[in-house]
Amino acid sequence: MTMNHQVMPGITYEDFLNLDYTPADSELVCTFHIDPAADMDMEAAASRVASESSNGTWAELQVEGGITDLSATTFDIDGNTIRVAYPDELFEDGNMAQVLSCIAGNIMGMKAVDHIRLLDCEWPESLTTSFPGPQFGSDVRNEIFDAGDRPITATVPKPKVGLSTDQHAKIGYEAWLGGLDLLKDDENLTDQAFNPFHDRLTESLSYRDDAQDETGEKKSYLINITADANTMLERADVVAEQGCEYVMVDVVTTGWAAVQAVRERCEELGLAIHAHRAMHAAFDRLEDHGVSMRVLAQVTRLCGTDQLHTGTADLGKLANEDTVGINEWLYSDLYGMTDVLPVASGGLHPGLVPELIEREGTNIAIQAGGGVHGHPDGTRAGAAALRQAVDASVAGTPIEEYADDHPELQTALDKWGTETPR
Ligand SMILES: O=C(COP(=O)(O)O)[C@H](O)[C@H](O)COP(=O)(O)O
Ligand SMILES: [Mg+2]
Repeated sequence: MTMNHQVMPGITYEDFLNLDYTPADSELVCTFHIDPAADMDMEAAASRVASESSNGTWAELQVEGGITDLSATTFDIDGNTIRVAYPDELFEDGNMAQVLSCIAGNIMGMKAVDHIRLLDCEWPESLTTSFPGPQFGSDVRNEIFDAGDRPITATVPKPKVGLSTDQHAKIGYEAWLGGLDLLKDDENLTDQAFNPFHDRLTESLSYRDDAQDETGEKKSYLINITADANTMLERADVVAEQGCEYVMVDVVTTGWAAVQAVRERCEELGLAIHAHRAMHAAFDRLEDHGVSMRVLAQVTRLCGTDQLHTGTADLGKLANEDTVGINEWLYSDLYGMTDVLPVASGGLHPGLVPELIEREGTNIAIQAGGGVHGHPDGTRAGAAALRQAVDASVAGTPIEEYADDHPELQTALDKWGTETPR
């Protein structure tokens, strides 16, 4: 570890700025956008970011006897973009909660800045490899399914909540028969009285087995185990016992520490993890404040989920941040860490599939709720239309042409065209 300061025992926040500094390979480098408070210049605000997120505070400190120097260094200021290097020893290996309490902790509310956004992280090897990363990543397409080079497909029954267990499971059966790979729970469906978790698991898997027999294709189910960590672990055990391949977790609302606990158990159980990102926009939607989706995706990969929602490259109903760039990061080489399969979801329907694949490629999962169950001829036809759109796009056949002898796709195109919904 290279010590970059000799500031002890008197630490002031100016000690955290060194524009001649070159970060060591072992350091975590974070890029922030900051808007300094009215009474602060850029350099002062930039040093306060490094100070408050490492070992400094607003006051000058006197430390008797000296301590280990763990100061972060702001080493680059370019307009409102600053880069900060964090020494490796600042972090506890494999503890994402602790890492985020440094780099995205107090500084998010610090009055020295009007706004601050953590835009990107460059993760060093030793910190990165202290996390497990995903077990399967994009290999789920062929380790769990036999999808070849096509995207895998999923559907979430709608309405999100309120369907009985029987209604929900039958929708899954229809969707599987129509040609989709995965049934998916919605983010706010877990274990409510109208559709209890254990009943839903058992009934859905029974239909799943029937659908596999009838179609000759592998099918699976993304059941939402989101809860406190202990309950999630119990649910994961039952999911594995009953022969399902996946669990789904709302990673932002449940928290990274709980995700890490689930990841560890899923290694023992051989289960893949589907990460829904509900609430991510509370961190990433305002352009000049919070934590970018790019960083949330990085955190999710390190914590080890196999699939992650990353948006629709602006084709769907929800605001998206740089889906394509985030997906590229999720596939990128990271000291041998397994990649993550990006999930495109939110307002998708068959007519959007060719452009989606054009923008995102085929190494993705495509998930649609309304765009399947809103089909005029029902879920099975809607599922067939989505699968047909995927098959046509992968084969390079225009969907309008493919629809000539695929009536389900034709009906979907007649209804929704190729428009982006609101
Ligand atoms: O319920 C849906 C999609 O339903 P529908 O297909 O009816 O829009 C998902 O929760 C969103 O995809 C989340 O968004 P994101 O994937 O962007 O996190
Ligand atoms: Mg949803």
